[in-house]
Amino acid sequence: MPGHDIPDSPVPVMEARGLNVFYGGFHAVHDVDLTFGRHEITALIGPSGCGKSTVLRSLNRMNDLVPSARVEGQVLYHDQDVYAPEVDPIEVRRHVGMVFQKANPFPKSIYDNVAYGPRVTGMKVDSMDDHVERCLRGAALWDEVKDKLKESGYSLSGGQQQRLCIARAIATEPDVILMDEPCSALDPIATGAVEDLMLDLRQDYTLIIVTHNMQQAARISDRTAFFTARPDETTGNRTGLLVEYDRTSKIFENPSDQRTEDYISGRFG
Ligand SMILES: Nc1ncnc2c1ncn2[C@@H]1O[C@H](COP(=O)(O)OP(=O)(O)OP(=O)(O)O)[C@@H](O)[C@H]1O
Repeated sequence: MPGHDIPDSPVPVMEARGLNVFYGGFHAVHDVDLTFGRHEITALIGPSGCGKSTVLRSLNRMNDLVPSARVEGQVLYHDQDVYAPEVDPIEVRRHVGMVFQKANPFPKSIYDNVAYGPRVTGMKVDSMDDHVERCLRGAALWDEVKDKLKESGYSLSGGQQQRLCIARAIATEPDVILMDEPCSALDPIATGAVEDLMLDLRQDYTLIIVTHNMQQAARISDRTAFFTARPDETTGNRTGLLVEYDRTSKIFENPSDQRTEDYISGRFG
């Protein structure tokens, strides 16, 4: 288990309060309450279709890009509701960055992948060269790319591309980074590098990750939220709900809910 001291209750950076998400008439996620702690790694785990990615995407309004998606309840970022009418979703995503399952560098140079966000958001940096270097160092990629910054991001290996995406995510100086199965397309060595990076990033950022890999959740996360999907008796539609949220060690060693126990021990899901 990660040797990271965390307080009994998370110091809130983001909170979901009574979060419900619908796709058209389909109720995908039911009434989620979660507090994401400052400088902690929170893992969202559970069987396929239980709404982990939906919850994650609600946190920085990525679901706005899905026309049928509708959110009820609140998502607070430092006590501010990110869904309040006056809030600009682009601004939310600057503070709450995202890294996807499949590395998706822009068709640009390594340098420009990192410089892109600061440029388009008009961020003031003293020297873009220094900023790009700092972000690539922050993503543990600098030594591997410092002599080929003008080469395409596509010229990198899958694991390097994912670290480039992490460098790109931190370039706009977010304080929360959402990661949706960031290692699922990587081999064990690249996965190890990204996991080490996540543990380093925790010193400066709050991380929230969706993972199917329970060993990964156990290895790197401080707290774990376990979700399941409950079929509606009449329609048979499966709505995701939060079963249990606690310290990762508690969830994996002594969960309070039988459904968590069954999932962790491989009896279900
Ligand atoms: N864009 C969408 N339009 C309609 N339904 C969607 C959309 N995205 C997800 N859903 C549905 O919402 C439910 C939750 O999906 P979600 O991807 O959030 O679950 P998940 O727990 O992340 O699953 P997985 O582990 O398989 O990635 C599923 O029933 C899914 O089919």
